[in-house]
Amino acid sequence: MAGDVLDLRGVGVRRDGATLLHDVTWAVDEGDRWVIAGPNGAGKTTLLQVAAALLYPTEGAVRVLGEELGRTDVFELRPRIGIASAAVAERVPAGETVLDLVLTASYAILGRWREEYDSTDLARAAGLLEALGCGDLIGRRFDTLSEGERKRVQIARALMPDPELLLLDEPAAGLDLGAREDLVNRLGRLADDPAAPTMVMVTHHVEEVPPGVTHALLLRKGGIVAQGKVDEVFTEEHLSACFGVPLGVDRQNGRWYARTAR
Ligand SMILES: Nc1ncnc2c1ncn2[C@@H]1O[C@H](COP(=O)(O)OP(=O)(O)OP(=O)(O)O)[C@@H](O)[C@H]1O
Repeated sequence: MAGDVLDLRGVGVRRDGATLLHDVTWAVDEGDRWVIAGPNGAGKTTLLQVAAALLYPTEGAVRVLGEELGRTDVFELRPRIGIASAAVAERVPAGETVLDLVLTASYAILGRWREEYDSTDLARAAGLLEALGCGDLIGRRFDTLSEGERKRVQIARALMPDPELLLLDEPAAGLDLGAREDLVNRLGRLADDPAAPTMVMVTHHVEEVPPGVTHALLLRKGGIVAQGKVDEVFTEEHLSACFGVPLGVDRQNGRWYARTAR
């Protein structure tokens, strides 16, 4: 069904007199793997916040997992969505352990309090950390981790509630080359897994787009430049218009590369 996971119609977001998003109409179907790309300040994070039911639009209509924002209890909706973003990482309480950070995703909360977790929860958290290549970090404090370790732990947390929708905001930002490639390959395996949730990932760089991504949406100055099947969107014409520089684009082994045309 068109837009059964996300259905945005004529969405606009304004804050303090500034237009962050305008005229965004976008549909995401179950099983899709989307990437949202665009330059700094294009509105990517704002759009992801709307998709996460964390931000209400100023205008337009938004349905997330079939529920209309403004007419649904977002506290029931949010646990169905896994999100990894810098905004979430900044709100992790000081001293929180990696295990507790992953476990508390079951309740869509940050900071362990008095909730009860059983052995199934513990095994799932440990298994996800292992699958993301950070099983050995389970007892560490999140605030002592490197940037690359934090990114992987956050993705494990986002997957913990077995979400129907997985949102990743710049998962590879701040990673060194080896860590970026490791993460892109892991995300590629996740994208290829038919049991994995519908995915939407935000990035500035087409090099960070994992193989297996099916669709792309390009944003510039709060508006959509192009959207659709990834190979129809990641063209020299669309990427040049989106980033405001003439770009040459290559594709090799399912990965994308862009550089200024000479
Ligand atoms: N309260 C606000 N008042 C005015 N402008 C705002 C406000 N909040 C955000 N903005 C602006 O909205 C624009 C979109 O921000 P957003 O974080 O969504 O962009 P982005 O594409 O994720 O950027 P980046 O790639 O740099 O992270 C930015 O230019 C930002 O400065």
